[in-house]
Amino acid sequence: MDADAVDVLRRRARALRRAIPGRYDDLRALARGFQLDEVTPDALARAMIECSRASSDAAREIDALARALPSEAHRARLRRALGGGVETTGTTGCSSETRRAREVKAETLAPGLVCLRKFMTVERQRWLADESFRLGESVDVQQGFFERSSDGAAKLNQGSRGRMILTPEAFPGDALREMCAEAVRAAQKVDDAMPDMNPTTCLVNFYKDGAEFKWHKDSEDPKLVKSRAGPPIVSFSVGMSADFGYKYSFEDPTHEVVRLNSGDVLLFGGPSRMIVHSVLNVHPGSMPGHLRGKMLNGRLNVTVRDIGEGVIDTSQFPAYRVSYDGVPAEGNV
Ligand SMILES: O=C(O)CCC(=O)C(=O)O
Ligand SMILES: [Fe+2]
Repeated sequence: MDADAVDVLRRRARALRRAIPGRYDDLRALARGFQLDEVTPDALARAMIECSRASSDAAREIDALARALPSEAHRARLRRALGGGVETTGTTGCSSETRRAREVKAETLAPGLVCLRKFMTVERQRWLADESFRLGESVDVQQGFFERSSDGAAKLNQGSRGRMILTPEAFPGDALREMCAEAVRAAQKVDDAMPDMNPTTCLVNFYKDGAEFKWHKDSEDPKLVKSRAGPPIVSFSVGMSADFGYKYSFEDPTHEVVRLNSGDVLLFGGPSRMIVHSVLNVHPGSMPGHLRGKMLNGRLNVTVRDIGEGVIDTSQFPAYRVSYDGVPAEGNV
């Protein structure tokens, strides 16, 4: 490396130290460890994303750090974990999307089953990603996406998927409740069969590309299993696109598929509350530019639920176990 290049690196390192004074040493140690293959790309990416939230200067310097790693193989692994670089623009100011009217399209797929296309603005998608990863990215919080494997490395708590079970209050302010209420209102405009709901619970899933979710019903409340009037599950998707399969009985050999893209909201309630559903695949390469470097490369799904009088057994986390009147419900996944 020539003297000028070394000088540039030194200046950038100083700028990074100024931008994240409290975290610089940690981040540098992780970046070193990553280059020695002692730290996973996800662990470094998580720390970079967290530090880049500090300011646009921090985001710019961290992006430069990612590009400056000497080995192309390491740069490529880190890019994959980040879904691209760390975004340096758009952390402040108004995106073009908030200036122009958004085109939200409501698709009624069946009575009680509605997909609201591009319902979430870019800002809301980033907010949901930020808050979900703030809650879920540390390995050492019990209710996060990650757990430690026997060798001490972080891994998603459900294999290629990580899950958190939260209440809507875990998200700051009333934003999630408001988004939910707005989504229900929008769905009710196009579908008379869509009931009201009162958010009590959120299940947050993070999928790496290629991850799946097996066929299941969200059947926590035994009273609803036979009813055709249950409050909707309101499901927010952010990040990579996925194919969501659904059908009305486990025995049906055929199924329908709806592609869920970043910003879409799917509601299933009333006659469709008990659909049998599955995440069939998460499409590699479909990470939208506005989320690159804002969350780990993958797909985030937040289902907001109304589980009525159900009580969640938090000691079973990350398994989702709900009881009604002291009796554990069947078929929770
Ligand atoms: O990720 C999705 O779109 C669906 C998640 C789901 O089915 C669940 O959390 O029960
Ligand atoms: Fe589900």
